[in-house]
Order: sequence, then structure tokens, then C-alpha cells
Amino acid sequence: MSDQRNSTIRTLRRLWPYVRPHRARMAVVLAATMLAMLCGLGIPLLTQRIVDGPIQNGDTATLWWLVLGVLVLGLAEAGLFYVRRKVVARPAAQVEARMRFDLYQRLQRLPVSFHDRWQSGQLLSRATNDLTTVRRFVAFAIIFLVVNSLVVLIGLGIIAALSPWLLVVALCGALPLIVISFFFESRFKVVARKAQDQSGDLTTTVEESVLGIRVLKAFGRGPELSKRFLAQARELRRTELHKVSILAALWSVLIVLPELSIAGMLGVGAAGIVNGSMTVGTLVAAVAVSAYLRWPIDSIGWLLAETNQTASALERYWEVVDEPVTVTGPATPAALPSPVRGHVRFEGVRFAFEDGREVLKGVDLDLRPGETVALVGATGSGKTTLTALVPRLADATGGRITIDGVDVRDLSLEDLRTVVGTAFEEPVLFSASVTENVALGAPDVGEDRVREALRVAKAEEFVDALPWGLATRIGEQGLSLSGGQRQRLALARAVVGKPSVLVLDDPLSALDVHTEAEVEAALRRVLRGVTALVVAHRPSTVQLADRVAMLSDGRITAFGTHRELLEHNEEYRRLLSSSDHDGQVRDQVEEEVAS
Ligand SMILES: Nc1ncnc2c1ncn2[C@@H]1O[C@H](COP(=O)(O)OP(=O)(O)OP(=O)(O)O)[C@@H](O)[C@H]1O
Repeated sequence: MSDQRNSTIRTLRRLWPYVRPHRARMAVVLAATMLAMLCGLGIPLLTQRIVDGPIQNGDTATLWWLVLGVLVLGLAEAGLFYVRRKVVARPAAQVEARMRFDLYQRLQRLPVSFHDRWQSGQLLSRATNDLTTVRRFVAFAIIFLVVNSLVVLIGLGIIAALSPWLLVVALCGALPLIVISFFFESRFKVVARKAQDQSGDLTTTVEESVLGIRVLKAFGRGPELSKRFLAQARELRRTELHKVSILAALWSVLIVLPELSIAGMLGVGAAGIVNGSMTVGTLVAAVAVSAYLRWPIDSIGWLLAETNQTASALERYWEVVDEPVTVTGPATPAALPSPVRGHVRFEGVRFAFEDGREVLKGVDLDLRPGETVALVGATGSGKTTLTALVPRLADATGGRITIDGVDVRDLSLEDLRTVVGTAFEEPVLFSASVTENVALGAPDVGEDRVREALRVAKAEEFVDALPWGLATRIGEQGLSLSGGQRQRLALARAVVGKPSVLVLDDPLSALDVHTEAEVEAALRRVLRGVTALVVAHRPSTVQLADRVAMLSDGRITAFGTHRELLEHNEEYRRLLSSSDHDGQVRDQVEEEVAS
């Protein structure tokens, strides 16, 4: 229990660097809230004066002054609460925005292996729900936890000054309340964390079904997904109801105990008035203070629950932010010889996933400057994994990759990703204009370079035919493009920065024959003058390459021209003919046999 409390405090303390820049405003908020509560506490004391003075003596002249005093205190209380709300809004929103920005930046820097492991819905719920909880804590819970605790102490002090006996009765109500609050607090924390995680899972399901809506509709899987959603929503509802039942139990205690203590005070006070040891005004003041303390005392349990919820939201936030950024640039980066020739070498490259499974077991491959090498291999043989190592989307777990003799890990990430252009199997487009989508490959280029890249990728014509040309919004919220158009934009993005090395992960995948011809023509131009490693599934892509490397069982088992491999390598022939829908390999083999 104390370990748990220590970890809560440790987690909350890490919030300080975000709050620190706003400490002056937060101090104003704290002071305004404290003063407002003290004004509220002052009213029962004036009431005591009114009851024991003017009412007892029929002295109306003093009565008006005292009533005016009550009015001033009431107005001051309201005004100070207004100031609190106004002043706290900015720091709370800024803490939330800063933390969200840091999370976003971290997500950008974290390696691909992290994103493979984490569900996007979990990340989304941490960036939204959890940070909203943190904002609520900064704006409200932390202030009232401090102020209300002090007000309770001051209020009990006032009751003690009025009558020690009444204090004993008040404590009999307040102490069990605090003990019970602590008990509920630790139970609530566990359930709150569970609800937050389940809400993350639910977000993932919603996100996946929205992104994959076409697939779900095409395969009629909507009802099945709905069932899964319903099951998860039910689970979340159960947890939320559990949360509510804990809070309900807490609230019933919070309501009953103060009522009992007020009844006790009235009893003891009445006895004191009868035997002359207490004035009516004192009893009225003590009961009024006790009633005023009701919210501060009640709120402590709830504020502690809120604090716990914030601690678990923060825990979930730090879980992501504390993830190590494993792919980083060196402290003193090496420079590539100028001009860059683009000589790429794989030397005994090995790669194992986090589960320990080794996919690459010593890849040796030499790409001469300006040559195109096609990488072929059975599905799952590790082609995508190998290509991802060149721009350092992941790091090799053994061996090294060099460009012009320099280890890619010795280059700054910025230099490396300028020298190496990449296009992936799935040409992802962002909700932005064509220019912005292409310029993603080199943010500083102007429109003329974007046009040049589009020309190279044979995309200029169709882009000009779009309703707003280069300014047309494409991607998820924009105009839908065909598979071939998307592939060509991805190629334009890869070449816009004029890289010396290109890594293309099967740029002709999933295209029909007509579109394939268009992209192939684009590819032919893109590959001119650069060193390229192209993952190829189809004979047509292989034929664009100068040489072909075959990846099998984690190593390059054959390397040569397409013709050489076709002639001498049975495995290569088999591999290509299995993906040879157009009979190209069969024709070529027949041609070779004939010659
Ligand atoms: N994050 C991961 N953790 C563990 N194994 C993984 C992970 N990602 C991929 N793999 C496995 O690594 C192997 C190589 O995957 P990779 O995508 O590199 O193959 P590929 O040759 O490109 O396949 P394809 O031709 O089908 O695109 C596969 O068996 C895949 O299931």
C-alpha cells in the first residue's frame, strides 16, 4: 500500500517540469481559492456575532454593519472563485498541449518496432483521454486538494476555539471519513487503470474498423466486428459500473457521517446552552462551520480518487514517453565523400526481432554505384526487413551496411534519409495537397522540384488533370486516387530529394496490367543514375534490374543477372514462375532453350 502511494507520488512529481513555467499563475490560483474559502469560513463567525449581539440585545444599528460584512464576504468569495477559473484555464490548457506535443514528437522518433508492438488506439487514448484527465487535475484537483485540506484544518481550529467539546464531536465524524477515503482510494486506482486500458482497446477497434471499412464491407464482416465491439464495450461498461459502485459506497459514507456529526453537535450544544456553558451564537457558528466544511471534507475522497486517476493516466503517458529511442544519430556524425557515389554494401547483416527470431542470418551484398539490384525471395523470407535497414527504420542486430564505405549508423539520420529515398509496398498518402504529399520526401524543395519528380515518376499528366492540379487535396479526406496513381506519387516522393540510393519495396505490387505498365515506365526513369535495391515479386520488375539477388533462409543464395539465374538456378525459376501470371518466365525459358 505504501509502495503504491510512493509510486503515485513519484508519478505525479514528474508533472512538475510541465507546471513549473506556470508556477506564478498557479500561485495566484491557489491564493485566490484559499482566500475565497476563508471568506466562506468567515460568514459563520459573523453569524455568531449577529446572534449573540444584535439579536440578543435588539441592537439594530450594529446589525446592519454585520449584515453588510456578510454581504461583502459573500461577494468576495464569488469574485475570487471567478478569478480562480479565469486564471487557471491557461496553465492547465498549456500543460496539456505541451505534454501532447512531447508525446507526438516521441511517437515520431520511436522506431518502427515500437509501432509494430503498440496498438494505435492505445496511443490515441493516451494522447486524448489521459491528457484530458491531467488537465482536469492541474485545473482543479491539485488546487482543491491543497486548499480543502487547509480549510478543513482551519475550520476544525475555529470549532475548537468555539468549543473543545464540539470539536470532539466534529472529529468523530471527520476522522473516519478520511480513513475510509484512503481505503476507497486504493481500490479505485486499480479499477480506474483498468477502465483506461479498456477504453484504449475500444478506440483501437473503432479505429481499425473505420480504416478497414472497405475490407469489412466487402467480406461482410461488419456484424462480426460489431460483436467484438459490443463485447469490449460491455467489458468497459462493467468496469465503469464497478468504478461507480466504489464511488457510490464512498459517497454514502460521505453523506451519512457528517449528518451524524451535526446531529451530535446539536445535542452537545443544546446541553451546553441549557447548562449555560455555551451561547446560542456559538452553537449556530459551530454548526455553520461544520456545514461549510462538509464539501471540503467530502471532496477529499473524491479528489484523492481524481489524483489516482491522474497518476494512472500519467503512468500510461510515461510508458510511451519513456520508451527508448533505439534508432538515433551518432553524437559526431561522419560525412559522406562528396559527391556521393552510392556504393551500397551489406556485410554479414543479421537481424532478429524482439521475440528473438532471426530473419537475416548474414546477408552479404554489393550494389555498385548506379546499378539496380532486384531482391527476390519467398514470401516471409525477410526482403522488407532487409530494405528497412538501409534508411535505418530498424538497425541490424549484426554486421553492417555501408554507403561509400561509411557505416549507415555513423551518418546523421538527416543525411542518411536525404541520401536514401524510400517507397513502400503500400503507398500511404496523407490528407494534404499533392505538393505536400510529394514534398514529404524533401521538405525544403520548391514547386519546380515537385513537378520534376512528378515528371520522372510519370505522374505529371494525371496530376494536372486533377480539379486543382498540384493543390488538389488527396489522401483520406481528399480525392481518391487509383492504385497506379498512388504508386507513382510514392515514387515521386522517393525521388524528389534527388537521392543517390533508392530502396523500393515492391512498387508494382497489387497493380493491374495496364497500371503496371504505367508504373513500370515511371520506375524505369526513376532508376536511372541511382543505386537501387528493389524488392520484386513479378518478373516484370526483375527485368528492370541489372542484377538479381535471391534471399533464402536469411542469406543471399544467388546473385547474378536475371538471365544467368534463370539458366542456372532451379529455385529462382520456381520462385518466379509461381508469381508469373503473364507467362513471361515460361516464354523466356523457352526462348533460352531454343537458342
Ligand atoms: N515485428 C515482428 N516481429 C516478429 N516477426 C516479424 C515482425 N515483422 C515481420 N515478422 C516476420 O519476419 C518475416 C520476414 O518478414 P518480411 O516482411 O521482411 O518478409 P518479406 O520477404 O518482405 O515478405 P513478403 O514477400 O510477403 O512481403 C516474416 O516471417 C514475418 O512474419
